[in-house]
Amino acid sequence: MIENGSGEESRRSVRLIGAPTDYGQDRRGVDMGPSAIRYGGLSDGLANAGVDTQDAGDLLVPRAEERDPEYRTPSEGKARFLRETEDVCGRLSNEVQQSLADGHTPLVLGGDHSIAIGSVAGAAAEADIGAIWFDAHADLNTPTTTPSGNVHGMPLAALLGVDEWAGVDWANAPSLSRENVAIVGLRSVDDDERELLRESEISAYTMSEIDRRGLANVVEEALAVAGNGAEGYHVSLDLDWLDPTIAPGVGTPVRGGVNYREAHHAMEQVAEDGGLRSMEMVEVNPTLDQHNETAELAVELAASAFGKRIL
Ligand SMILES: NC(=[NH2+])NCCC[C@H](N)C(=O)O
Ligand SMILES: [Mn+2]
Ligand SMILES: [Mn+2]
Repeated sequence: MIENGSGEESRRSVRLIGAPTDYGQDRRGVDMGPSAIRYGGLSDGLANAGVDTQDAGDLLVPRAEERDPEYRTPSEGKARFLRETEDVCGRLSNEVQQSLADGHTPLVLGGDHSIAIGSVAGAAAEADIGAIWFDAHADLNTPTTTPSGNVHGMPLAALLGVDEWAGVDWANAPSLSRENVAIVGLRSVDDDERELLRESEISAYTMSEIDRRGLANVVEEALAVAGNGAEGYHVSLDLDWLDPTIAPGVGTPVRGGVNYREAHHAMEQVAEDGGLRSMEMVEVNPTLDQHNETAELAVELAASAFGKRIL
């Protein structure tokens, strides 16, 4: 349920937007994520959560084969497929803005995590928002610091306007401010990202902190950070947040992630908090999955985030 402005509660309506990209990393197949998540039962799952759903279909994304991945202009630095990413993210941002203007909560289906640049830019276009980044990774690289050239390791830096991302208009940079960003579940961080996290106000919760304090406490704090003084927040759910034993269908798995019940409970906390403005689920790669279990888990988690309860 969401507030409709007059203090009454109304049924939430969700609009699905598919962003089938694989430009942002080098394991092919993540562009099939939106189909896998839909086949995993997303609209039924959301109906069980008590929300209305409409499906806007997928953005048209040209295949990466049409360009030499090693071809880069100087402004692209070491980032591969930056212009293609810009093209998709610009269109995705418009779709997300339109969805919000029409009164629907956008739920974006990736695609690799580079699409977050578009979804958050859209969600932040008309409001000051925070973000919770559920991820094994910090995604805080730039076209200079990137160890891989993969833009899926950079979206949070782009949205915060870090270094050369500052003022990048297709990222609406900065779309986010550091004091309203929380990263939850970190366990794989590059040196430059670590340095940035040490000196900045970004709230970063590692798996060790989760071990020590419990995920529920950490998520409670993360929700407060993201929502503090903001008009709602975006939830970015990278499926590699979860332990690879339950979410094997991702391109950059890292051992030691959150377990099944922890993940559900975190999403239940999101639903209960009520400040969710937009959401995305990214990095599901069906070619690396086992019987679509990662996509099905994404469906279950979305249902919890939108209010499905056990009782
Ligand atoms: N969204 C993700 N799965 N990101 C993984 C990033 C991995 C590494 N930090 C890189 O920049 O290449
Ligand atoms: Mn990740
Ligand atoms: Mn990520």
